[in-house]
Amino acid sequence: MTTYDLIIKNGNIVTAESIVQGDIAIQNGKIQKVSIGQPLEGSAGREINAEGLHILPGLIDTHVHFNEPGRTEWEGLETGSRGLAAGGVTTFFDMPLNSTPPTINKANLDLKKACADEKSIVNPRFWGGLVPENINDLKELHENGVIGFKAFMSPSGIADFNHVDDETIFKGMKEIATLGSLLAVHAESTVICDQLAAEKQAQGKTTARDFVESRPIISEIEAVRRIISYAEATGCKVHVVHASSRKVVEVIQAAKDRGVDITVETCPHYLALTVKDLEEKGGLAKCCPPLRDEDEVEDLWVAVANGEINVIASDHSPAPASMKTITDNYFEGWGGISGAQSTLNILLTEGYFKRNLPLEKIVALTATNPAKLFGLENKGTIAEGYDADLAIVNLEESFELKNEDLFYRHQHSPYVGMTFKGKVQSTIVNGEVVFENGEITAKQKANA
Ligand SMILES: NC(=O)N[C@H]1NC(=O)NC1=O
Ligand SMILES: [Zn+2]
Ligand SMILES: [Zn+2]
Repeated sequence: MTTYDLIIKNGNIVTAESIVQGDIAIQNGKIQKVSIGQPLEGSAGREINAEGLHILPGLIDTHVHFNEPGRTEWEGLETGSRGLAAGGVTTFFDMPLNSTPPTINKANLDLKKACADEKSIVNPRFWGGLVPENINDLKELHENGVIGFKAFMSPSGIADFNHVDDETIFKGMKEIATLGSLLAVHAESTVICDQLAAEKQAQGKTTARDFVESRPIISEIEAVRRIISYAEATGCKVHVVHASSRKVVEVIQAAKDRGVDITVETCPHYLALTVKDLEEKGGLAKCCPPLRDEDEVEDLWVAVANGEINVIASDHSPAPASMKTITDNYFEGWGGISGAQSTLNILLTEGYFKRNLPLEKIVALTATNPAKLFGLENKGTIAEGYDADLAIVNLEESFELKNEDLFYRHQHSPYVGMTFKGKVQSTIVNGEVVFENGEITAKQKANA
């Protein structure tokens, strides 16, 4: 009789295509066997009874800022990866900022890799940066395995990560196209946002609404149209991160329709929170692009349901509470949402339960599409030969998110106080149960 490391029995196995009941056998970190319609033969060191539970491919969060090395007091690989594990996320792509030094050359990438090797309990991958100073480093970063390159079209808020001017965009995209890599962009117009922000502040207008109005949807659209033009001029593949509105998505869809190689991400906060939350929760709900009004949120769900969005990622960009406190000036305080632990909870509660978004689509947006888009072989679905990265979820269980449930460096989030339906019971990374019943169970990492 075959012996495995782990067998998961009778779960509802969810892929982007279907939901079927079956058994999964895991050996050496891989899914060795998936048995549908007949019980799996064999024994294992451990067996999990998943009767009544759903088994999803572990989420691939393509957009987090773990800030290590150099700014670990905001968030680190240990605490950040624990938060992910608790949320059913088994792989993350770390952004090239807000760590110091930022990931803009090989030496800096090596530093980050070493930290992740030592401290992360889920699979790490890394974005390289594109900044005006590093065109000559792109090739080496690519050769050392970065997922792609990330550029800011407006100031990043971080002094050592400059945003790109049009010259850098054009040069950089030519180079990235030659490498066969892709460019991810934070697309907001510096001209529009800076001028509106200056006008507002000169008039003493600093409410949440004023801040939101200083970064209007048209500013995203302007930057997206510009990057599309450069994509057409260079042949460089583009991925637009954190689109806050379907109006932005429509511009991208039109480009897709005429053959431009472009994809788009949105984030749970644009699907679950509105300007009203920014007014009520203050800095905890401040981000760029900012939260929008309720009608925009509903429209964005339509874009999700229609398959106009390629990826949903957290853009987890935390900071200490002192930097998230806004008393009356919303132009002050760090822009960035702390939320990576809650992505699946939001998609289940607000998507599956509230808006009938099929579980298969949630899997596609959070695992299968990211794996395909960014070339992660053997990840993103549940099938024989794939990595054993799984989230086991109880859809019947509801809970209210509390600060103390969060594994982040700073236990705050705009999602605290929300009641979620659907709870992650266990998370499995490369065959190892790293989170179970509210506890981190991963083998202790050095310094953890
Ligand atoms: N630097 C950084 O993390 N910025 C992120 N925060 C945010 O709200 N939007 C971003 O791009
Ligand atoms: Zn951004
Ligand atoms: Zn970001």
